[in-house]
Formats: sequence, C-alpha cells, structure tokens
Amino acid sequence: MATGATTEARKPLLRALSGEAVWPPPMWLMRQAGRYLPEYRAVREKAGGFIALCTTPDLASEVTIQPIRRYGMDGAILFSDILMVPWALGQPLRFAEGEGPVLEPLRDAAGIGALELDKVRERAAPIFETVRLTRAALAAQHPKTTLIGFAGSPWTVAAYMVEGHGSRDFHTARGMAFADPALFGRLIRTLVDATTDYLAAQIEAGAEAVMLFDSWAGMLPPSQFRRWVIEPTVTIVRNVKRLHPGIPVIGFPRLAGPLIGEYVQRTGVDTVAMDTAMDPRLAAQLVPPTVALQGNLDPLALVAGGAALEAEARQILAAMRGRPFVFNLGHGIEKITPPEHVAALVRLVRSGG
Ligand SMILES: Cc1c2[nH]c(c1CCC(=O)O)Cc1[nH]c(c(CCC(=O)O)c1C)Cc1[nH]c(c(CCC(=O)O)c1C)Cc1[nH]c(c(C)c1CCC(=O)O)C2
Repeated sequence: MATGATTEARKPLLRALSGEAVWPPPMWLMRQAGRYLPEYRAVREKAGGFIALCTTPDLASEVTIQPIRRYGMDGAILFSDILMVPWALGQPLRFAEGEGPVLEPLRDAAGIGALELDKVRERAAPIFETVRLTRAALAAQHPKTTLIGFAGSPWTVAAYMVEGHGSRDFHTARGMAFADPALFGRLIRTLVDATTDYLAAQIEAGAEAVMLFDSWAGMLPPSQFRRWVIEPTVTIVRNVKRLHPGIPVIGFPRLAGPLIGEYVQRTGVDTVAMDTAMDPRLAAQLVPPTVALQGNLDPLALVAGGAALEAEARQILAAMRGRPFVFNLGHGIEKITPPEHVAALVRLVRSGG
C-alpha cells in the first residue's frame, strides 16, 4: 500500500482518536452490529450459535460491515465478544438464549493454573482472520472507515470468569479480589498477558485502533479501582504501544465517575469513552484537551427518537465542540432500537448539531 499512510492519516476517526478536534465529529455506536438490524438477525440465524458467528470469518466480517453499509459510520468495530478471551484461554463458554453468557466458574488455583495462555493466538485465529477480511473489504468499499479492534479489560473479564455469568453486583469476584488478592492477581496477570497478545494480533491483522471495555469498573471502591482497573490497563497500554506505536487506544472505564481523570493520566489511553452517567462538561475538565473524549448518548434516547433524541444529542455536541471528540453512545445499542432512529442521529451528528 504505497499511498496507504497518507490516505489513512485522513480518516476522520483516526484523526480524532489521535487528539485532533475534527468537526463535525466522527461517529460510530457501541454494539452497532446487532439484533436491532434485520440483516444481522438473518446472518445470526445462518451461523447457528453466537460463538459460531464470532469464529466464522466471512460471516463475522459481514456483520461488522452491515452498519457501515447502512449508515456510513466512521468506525467499524470488529464483531466478536469480550468473553472470547476466556474462551481462547480454554474456559468453557456458551451463550444461552435469553440468558446471556455462561462460563464454567473459575474459583481456585487449579482452575486459574489450567488457563492456556500459549493457546490464545491459535484458538483466536478465526477472529484475526475476520480482522484481515474486514480491513480488506473496508479498503475496497469504505476507505474512510476506521477498523477498531477490542478486548475486555482484565477486571471486567475476570469478573465474568469468576462469577460464571452476568450479575448485578459480581459478589463472588469482588469478594475474591479482597479475600485472596494473590490468587485474583494471578488471574489478572494472565489476562494482562492474554489481552496484550490478543490486541497485538488484531493490530497485526489490520485493526487501526483498539478499545478496552471495562464495563464493571464502576463497582469498585477507589483502592480496588486503582489496583484492578488502572494498573492492569497501564501495563496493557504500555505493552501494546511498545509493540505498535501509533495505534490509538480507547479506554472505557464505565461508571468510573471523577476517577476518569486519574484513569486517563495514569494509563496513557489516547481516548476515553464516557458512560451515560458522565457529564461531558465535567469530563472535559478532568481530561486534558489532547486526549479525545467519546460518547455518551443514552441508548434509550435513541430508542425514543424524535425531540428527546435531538435534544440529548445536541447537548453533547455543544459540550464537546472545539475539542477532540468522537460521537457515540454511553453504552451498547438496545435491541429494540428502530433502525430509522439511528439514521436520524447520523444526520444530526453529520450536521454538527
Ligand atoms: C460486558 C460485555 C459483553 N460483551 C461486550 C461487553 C462490554 C460492553 C458492554 O458492557 O456491553 C462487548 C461486545 N459484545 C459484542 C461486541 C461487538 C461489536 C459491537 O459493538 O458491535 C462488543 C464490543 C457483540 C455481542 N455480544 C453479545 C451479543 C448478543 C448475541 C446475540 O446476537 O444473540 C452481541 C451482538 C452477547 C453478550 N456478550 C456479553 C453479554 C453480557 C452478552 C449478552 C447480552 C445480550 O444478549 O445483548 C458480554
């Protein structure tokens, strides 16, 4: 790709993620590929299960591109799941219909010791192939769209691995982190190494930016937030940047509240994603103007549409004007979202509010 570097330097999302105030802001939506789209449901049915979909490169690549085809988003996020890392480490995983993810819970040294770090690249190979296929398809058909790879952050992934399923409070995982920090720390270190390797492989396959989802960061008190959210993220960002300097990293410490400032300062992420509860004006005070903010429309405003959607989106745009910013939701899109509301939002953001 002789002209690759110059073409890509002009992609609006990459410019914003690297700290440039691009206006109107580039946009994409968390969980933009999903059940609210009829074309997604058709492919999902063809694939059979959710894991089959994530590990069949041509289908996973197709659903990654569906929202780009429909809406022309600036970012395409790899279609996969944060729990594919535990899966690649050898922990049995299934997605039960209407129940969410179910893992065989990990509670002791034997279970943690049995995780197979050296198998991650091999087991996750179809996911890296999805990245390769998607990057090639975007280059041919959507040259302005940036391909985003991702992983879950160690704390959030460990919470599912210990608990064995989603939970309102992740009692068992939080309890283990306090009661046996040596053992919990071993799990976190395994995930730091697996996640570094998994993100590096996505970048080598063509991901142009990566995002770390820490959905359950906000349930920890500050001391534990520093130990299990910030410190592992510091190591992953340092590792990824050593291997692949210049690839922007987006962090999403959901419900971190004012600790978002310390998170950005310590970890060195290029962009921080704001959850729905974050006031964008407060985030702009806590985060240096060189670091991009991303977010943070409430997915339910998108479900509602109309005047409520417009008012919320305009308020975010007004607060973010003049600083590096990427328009997004504050959490994943709801499956009851009318696709035409997404089209209306894209028009509004493209007009600059
Ligand atoms: C906590 C978490 C998970 N997965 C993820 C997180 C972090 C973000 C967040 O907090 O939402 C991240 C994720 N999950 C998925 C993506 C794909 C890319 C995208 O954003 O479009 C991404 C980035 C697809 C998915 N991951 C899942 C689906 C639904 C599966 C289906 O189609 O049946 C999708 C599209 C399944 C999943 N995966 C997970 C849960 C709790 C569920 C069940 C919830 C549900 O059913 O909506 C774990």
